[in-house]
Amino acid sequence: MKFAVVVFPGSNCDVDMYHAIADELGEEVEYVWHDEDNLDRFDAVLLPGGFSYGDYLRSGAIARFSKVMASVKQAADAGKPVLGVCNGFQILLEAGLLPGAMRRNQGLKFICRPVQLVVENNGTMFTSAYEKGEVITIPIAHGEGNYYCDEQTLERLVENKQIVFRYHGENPNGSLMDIAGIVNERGNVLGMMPHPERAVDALLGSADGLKLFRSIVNYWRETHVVTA
Ligand SMILES: NC(=O)CC[C@H](N)C(=O)O
Repeated sequence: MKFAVVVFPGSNCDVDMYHAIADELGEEVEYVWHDEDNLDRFDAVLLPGGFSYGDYLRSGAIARFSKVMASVKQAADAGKPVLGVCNGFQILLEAGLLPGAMRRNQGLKFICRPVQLVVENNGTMFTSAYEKGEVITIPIAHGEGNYYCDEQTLERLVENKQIVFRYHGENPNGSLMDIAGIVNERGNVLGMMPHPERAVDALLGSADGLKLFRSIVNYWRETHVVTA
């Protein structure tokens, strides 16, 4: 299985994402610069965290106009797994690939520390390796993680089980319904504020993020690898 890690000017979690896939998962991965116009050779697309275009205007507001985003949309439309972490999530929201918007953290401070999450939906291609209701530890590092959407959108998110991760115990940023990560209706585009790529080895304080990447690979093998 081959992953793309999209790099924008200002991305800063691209190397961690690459490391998670290449060294911890042992799958193929390639960096893709933001002006790339074809992602057909990849089976999954990863949008890493960072400060794309310096977070000018709003986080992700400029990156969503990058040339590569047309191909990210194509990959999403083709049903390929598309994962946006932190700034990647913000870009997916700005691009309209996920519903809702991100506001500044309630306390107006950048917060960088491990948090606990509950796996609300383990029926997605990103979360099948988790138990439903499993509490996991994954670090956050953001200034704009206060997820917001209108009431109708929230109802739809709940009805369709699109809320995948919620903060557990304490909500660090004031997000609606403690939302930490959501999928699109089809279930192949996941955006999340916490950083699973920073939790792939016990030495980092947690290996809970690894199951997310394993889930993607398991999904891909189940749907693409024919065994005799
Ligand atoms: N780690 C990140 O991706 C940070 C995202 C964005 N720059 C913010 O502060 O909200």
